[in-house]
Amino acid sequence: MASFPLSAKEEIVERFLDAAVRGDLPQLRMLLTHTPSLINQTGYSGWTALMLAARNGHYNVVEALLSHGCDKLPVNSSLQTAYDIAKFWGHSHISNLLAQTDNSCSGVLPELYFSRETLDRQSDKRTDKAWLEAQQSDPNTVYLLFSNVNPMVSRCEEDKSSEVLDKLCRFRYDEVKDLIQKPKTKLIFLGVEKKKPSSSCSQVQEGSWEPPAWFAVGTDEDATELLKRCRENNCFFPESPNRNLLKFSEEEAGIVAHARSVLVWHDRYSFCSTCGSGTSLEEGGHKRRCLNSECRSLKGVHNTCYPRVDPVVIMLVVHPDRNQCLLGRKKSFPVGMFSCLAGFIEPGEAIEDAVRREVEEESGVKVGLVRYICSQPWPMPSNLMIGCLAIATSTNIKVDQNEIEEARWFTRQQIAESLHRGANPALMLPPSQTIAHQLIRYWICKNANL
Ligand SMILES: NC(=O)C1=CN([C@@H]2O[C@H](COP(=O)(O)OP(=O)(O)OC[C@H]3O[C@@H](n4cnc5c(N)ncnc54)[C@H](O)[C@@H]3O)[C@@H](O)[C@H]2O)C=CC1
Ligand SMILES: [Mg+2]
Ligand SMILES: [Mg+2]
Ligand SMILES: [Mg+2]
Ligand SMILES: [Zn+2]
Repeated sequence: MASFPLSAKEEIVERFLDAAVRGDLPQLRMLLTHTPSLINQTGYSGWTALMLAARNGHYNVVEALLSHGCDKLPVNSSLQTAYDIAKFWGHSHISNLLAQTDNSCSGVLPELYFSRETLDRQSDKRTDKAWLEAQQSDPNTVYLLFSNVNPMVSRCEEDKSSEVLDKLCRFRYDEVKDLIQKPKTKLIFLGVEKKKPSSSCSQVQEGSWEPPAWFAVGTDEDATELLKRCRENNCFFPESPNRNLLKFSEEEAGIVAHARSVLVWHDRYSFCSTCGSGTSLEEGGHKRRCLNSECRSLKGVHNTCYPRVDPVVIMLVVHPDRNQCLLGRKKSFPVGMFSCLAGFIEPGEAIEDAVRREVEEESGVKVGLVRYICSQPWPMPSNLMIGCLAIATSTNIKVDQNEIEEARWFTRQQIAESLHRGANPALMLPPSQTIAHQLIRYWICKNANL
């Protein structure tokens, strides 16, 4: 076979990959120091240096590549990750190393959107009225305004390449004092800031810095009037929440998840569900107390007095051949989009049983082994998404048309193409902020060897 001369770049990639094959750590380090961009370069059939080192059992090379921030997600043309390769060739010390380190490919998922605990909730302070009042009038306290349970946001225009599009509008006490004094306003104590300010901060030098408290303010005042309070002029309240709440930074998404779920609860549960009387707001907005002194809900602890969270199972069902997964679509999804099946857990039901029941109800497929993977708060309105992988024991699909429009088995190849090579008109996956996306990605990155 005729061989063509390699370009200088191809030659250096070849030398780098060759060093990984031979386990030549000094050479590999030297090349990386000179050309750091080599780290994730691929050669024949999409093999990276990490895959080649994993194939040949070079533990120290794998370790060095990981310490240089090597990406473990790529798959070769046979859809194997470095982890799959190490496992297949029996290098368990390497597959264990790849499974341990903190990167999405090894089975440790990235932090899920809406999950970050940006504030320290300080739940013990919710019953300390004097402390809460002092925080309310503190000039450093941060207030967020919610209209119709959606937060006031401003559009970020500085960085068009960033996924962060919206940021929460923050107010100070003087700007919202009149609002929070109105009897119908709901004031929710969200917590205090966790981060310490940098040492250059003048307040720290004075030794007086206290982490600011944050409150959410739920109001039914006219939205246009509320917007006039903001110093910025590109502010608005997102309308249809689902997609519009996926545009925050990780830090702010966590705050929105907490605040929105509590405010929706107040909005929908204004009356006592035990006797129907009016209720008052207590404990920094985390409790509603019945105003009828005879009410049973005042005797002992009643869960009806506290914000509700609805557990939902969401599962990626894996075919018995381990190389396909089951995805479904609702009529309301955008054209071409398929996602994991999901459903509310019913009273008296364990997570595993809810997974088996929902999958069978919606698709007719039977499920055996169920393994919990991760969870995500989903504040539309107040779900806790419990993410699982499940192994099917049957493969015939018969969809329940009331719940979903279509369900199909997709191959690893189809999923990987949609994930890695971008838009595939035949299969669009949900956005990366959803647990559905992360479960699918998890399965692709790690063989479904439960
Ligand atoms: N973050 C993510 O990736 C995803 C989130 N989800 C969320 O999961 C939730 C549940 O998924 P579905 O397939 O709709 O559930 P589902 O399959 O249980 O069907 C929904 C039906 O269940 C009944 N239901 C039982 N308990 C309910 C409750 N506490 N609240 C509302 N309806 C209840 C209602 O009749 C409703 O129409 C949805 O709210 C959806 O927003 C769904 C898929 C992906
Ligand atoms: Mg269902
Ligand atoms: Mg469902
Ligand atoms: Mg259901
Ligand atoms: Zn009552």
